[in-house]
Amino acid sequence: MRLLLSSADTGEELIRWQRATSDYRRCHQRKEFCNWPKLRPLPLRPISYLMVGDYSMKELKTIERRIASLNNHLFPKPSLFSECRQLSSSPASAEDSYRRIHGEVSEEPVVWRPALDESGKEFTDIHYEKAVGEGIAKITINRPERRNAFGPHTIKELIRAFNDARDDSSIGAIILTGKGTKAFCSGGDQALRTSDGYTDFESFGRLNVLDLQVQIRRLPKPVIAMVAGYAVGGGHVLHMVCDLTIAAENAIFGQTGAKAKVSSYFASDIFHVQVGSFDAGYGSSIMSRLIGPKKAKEMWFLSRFYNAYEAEKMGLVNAVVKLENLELETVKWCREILRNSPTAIRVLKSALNAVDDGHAGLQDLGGNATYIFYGTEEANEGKRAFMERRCPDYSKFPRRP
Ligand SMILES: CC(C)(COP(=O)(O)OP(=O)(O)OC[C@H]1O[C@@H](n2cnc3c(N)ncnc32)[C@H](O)[C@@H]1OP(=O)(O)O)[C@@H](O)C(=O)NCCC(=O)NCCSC(=O)c1cc(O)c2ccccc2c1O
Repeated sequence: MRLLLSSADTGEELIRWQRATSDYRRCHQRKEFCNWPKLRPLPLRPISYLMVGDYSMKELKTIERRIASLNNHLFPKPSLFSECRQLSSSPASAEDSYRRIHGEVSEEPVVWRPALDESGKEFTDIHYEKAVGEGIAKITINRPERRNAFGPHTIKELIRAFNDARDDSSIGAIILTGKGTKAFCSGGDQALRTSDGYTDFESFGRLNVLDLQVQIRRLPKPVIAMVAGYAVGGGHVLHMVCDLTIAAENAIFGQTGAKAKVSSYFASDIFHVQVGSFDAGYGSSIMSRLIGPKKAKEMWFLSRFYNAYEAEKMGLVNAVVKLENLELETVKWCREILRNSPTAIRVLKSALNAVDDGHAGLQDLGGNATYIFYGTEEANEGKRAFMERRCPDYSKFPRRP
C-alpha cells in the first residue's frame, strides 16, 4: 500500500514543511543546531488520487520522503505508521524499516526449565536452565555465600553446561550469571587455593578457569554476562571473555590480584582485599583491547573498583539497567540476537576475535569457512566424486572475481 499525502493538506502547509525540511537538511549537513518551526505532523494516508498545489509528482515524492524521514525523528510517538510497533530499548530510530518489519522484541517474562548435563547428572555448584520455547540457556554460578567464587569443581560444571548449550542446536544465546544480587562472581575461591592452583576434590591444584575462558571465546554462539553486584578478580575476567555484558546499577567491577595489602577505592569506601594473583592471559590482553592499555594498566596496577556507569563509559559493559530489570533486559538482548542469522553471528564472533586470538583465532575462522563450504554444491561435487571413484568435475563452478 503506497502512502500519499492526504488531499486535505493545503498547499501552504506543504510549503512550510518543504522550507523546514530544507533548512533542517542544511543545518544537519553543517552540523548546526536547527530551530524547528512549530508545524503539525502531516498525516499520511492512502488515497487513490493526488493533486497538491503546483508540485510535480517527482517533487512531491521527494517531499514525501523527507517528511517521512523527519517525522521519524521529530514525532516518534504517535507514529505516522500506526501499524508499526516500537522497539523501546533500541537506541536507533523507533520507526526504521527493520522495526516496521520485525516489530517489538517481546517483553514477556521468560519461563526457565532446569536442564541437566549430557549424562543426566545434577549440578551442585551451578544452576543450568533453558528458556521454555526460546533458544536461550542460562548458567548461574550458585555459591552466593562465597560471592559466587569458583573452585575447580564449579569450573568443571560450567564447562559441562557450556558444552551442552553449544551442542543443543535449539540454543542460540547463553547467559552467564551469578546467584543473588550481591555478586556475579568474585573469582577463584581463596579457601581452595594451594601452591599449584585451586583444589577441592583432588590432591593437586588446577587453574581450569583458563579452559573455561577459551571455551567461551570459541563457542559459536553469543555468551552474555548478566552482572549484578561484584564482578571481581577471576570473576571480572569471566565477564570480559563473554561477548556482551549487561550490568545492573549495583554492579562493581575490578581486579584485585595485584593488591599486596589493603585499600582499593570505590565511591570513597575502602575495601580490604589481599589476594596476590594476576591473570596475564585473557585477563590482561582482552582487557587492554576493551578499555585500552592505559586504562587496563590502571585497573590492574591500582586495583580500583568501578561502578556500573564508569564501566559502561570505559567500554567494559554494553548496557546498565535497573537491578529489577536486569534479567528481562538481558533476555530481550538474547531475543533480539535470536531473530538474526545464526551463521552470520557465528562467523562474526569468530571474526571479531580472530586477530586477538592469533593462530587459534584464524583456525576458528577458517573452520567456519569450511563449515559453510561443505554446504555448497561445489564441495559436494568433490565428496560425490570420491565416493563414486571418479574425477570431480569442477568445470561448472564459476571462478568469480
Ligand atoms: C567480592 C568482595 C569485594 C565482596 O565483599 P563483601 O564485603 O560484599 O563480602 P565479604 O568479603 O564479606 O564476602 C562474603 C563471604 O564470601 C567470601 N568470599 C568472597 N570472595 C571470595 C573468594 N574469592 N574466595 C573465597 N571466599 C570469598 C568471604 O570470605 C565471605 O565469607 P565469610 O565466611 O567470611 O562470610 C570481597 O569478598 C572480595 O574482595 N573477595 C575477594 C575477591 C578476589 O580477590 N578475587 C580474586 C581471586 S584470584 C582469582 O580469581 C583467580 C582465579 C584463577 O583461577 C586464576 C587463574 C589463572 C590466573 C589468575 C587467576 C585468578 O586471579
